[in-house]
Amino acid sequence: MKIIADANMPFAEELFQQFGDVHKLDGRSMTADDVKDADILLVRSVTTVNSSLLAANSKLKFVGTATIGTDHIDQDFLKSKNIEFSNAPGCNAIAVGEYAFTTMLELAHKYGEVLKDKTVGIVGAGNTGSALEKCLKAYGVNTLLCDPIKAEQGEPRKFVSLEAVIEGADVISLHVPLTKEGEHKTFHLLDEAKLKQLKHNAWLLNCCRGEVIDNQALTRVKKYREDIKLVLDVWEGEPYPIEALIPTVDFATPHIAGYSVEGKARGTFMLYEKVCQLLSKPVKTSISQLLPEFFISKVQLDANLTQLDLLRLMRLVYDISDDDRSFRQLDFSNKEFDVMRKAHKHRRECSALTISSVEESQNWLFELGFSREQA
Ligand SMILES: NC(=O)c1ccc[n+]([C@@H]2O[C@H](COP(=O)([O-])OP(=O)(O)OC[C@H]3O[C@@H](n4cnc5c(N)ncnc54)[C@H](O)[C@@H]3O)[C@@H](O)[C@H]2O)c1
Ligand SMILES: O=C(O)[C@H](O)[C@H](O)COP(=O)(O)O
Repeated sequence: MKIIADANMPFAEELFQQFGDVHKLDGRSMTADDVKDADILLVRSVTTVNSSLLAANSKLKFVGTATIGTDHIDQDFLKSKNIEFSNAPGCNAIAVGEYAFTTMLELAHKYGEVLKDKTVGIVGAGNTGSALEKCLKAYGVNTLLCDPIKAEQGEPRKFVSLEAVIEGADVISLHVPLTKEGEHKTFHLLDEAKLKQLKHNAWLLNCCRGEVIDNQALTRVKKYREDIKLVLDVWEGEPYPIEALIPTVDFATPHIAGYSVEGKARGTFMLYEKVCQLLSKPVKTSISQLLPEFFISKVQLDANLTQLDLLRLMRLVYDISDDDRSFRQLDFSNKEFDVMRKAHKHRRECSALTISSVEESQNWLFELGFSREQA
């Protein structure tokens, strides 16, 4: 059995070599010829899987994307060819939630503000939006949730409109899929008109898909709205962001909000489980067996945490300034956006860090995601 996997997919060999030969290829440049004799195709968000890519393949049984997003997959085409498909819903939700939360602490620190005084609007209350909501709730930050689809489905959480978020939130974090059709389409959800309406001093974070914000409009609006603070992990037109936009962004990264070791492992593992099911094979390993030890075994806390102390603790698991600095030095015309992603040393999630000596009043740290020392 021939298995073709994106070269940027950790743990693919470990998990899939029991089914056949694993060939790793660059995801963005994969061609129809490359995949013509694959039985299993494992991709990430940079490979468009459609009739052109699969034109020369008549034996493919399974396509898996080790990502949450599916906007790069023509699922109707796969169905028409009876090719099984799976993505990895929720695999990197914790990573994205923690990325957004720690970046809010960074912004608060940079501008001398208090995160707990802010209201955070979360647009898209699925896996990643809810992971962020969990961190914010644990820390005691007020949130507004906007998700008209979940609201229509009768979910018990309270939802508000996008307009109410724009009007009422000091911070807006985007967590929607990229959709181009339908009543709730998200392509350019934040267009020029909406960007102009952002509150004075608003913080805007995008860690879902670049095209959810009209990046040309954002570049124009930022020229006269310096008060808006931006965190962009995703960019319209990746891997070629609008370069004039970058200096106006407070924290800029190359689509790595979901890049935790745990998130990557979960993504590949979920596809492995799916293939086991498809081939009626037993699941022989577990995610925890794939994860390396964290370099700090535990942290002992001796006092109540200030906002800056919490930021310092979060920086032990992920210090965004390293990625931000590297991003600003990239030569985008030379495809270095992808080079940086590929070379990224995946960070850990808060759960990798065990905290000891915690008073009861600090139990919120475990709700946020850190691990508790076992008695
Ligand atoms: N930057 C990264 O590394 C990274 C990592 C993971 C996911 N993503 C992106 O983030 C997206 C969201 O991920 P998720 O796991 O939260 O997905 P999800 O499907 O669990 O949640 C998305 C939510 O958005 C809601 N939604 C859809 N249209 C909406 C609209 N117009 N307004 C408000 N809400 C709307 C849906 O109802 C759903 O609840 C993914 O589709 C992917 O594109 C990016
Ligand atoms: O949709 C997702 O899961 C994320 O955008 C994912 O982190 C993208 O990473 P990639 O697949 O491009 O490595």
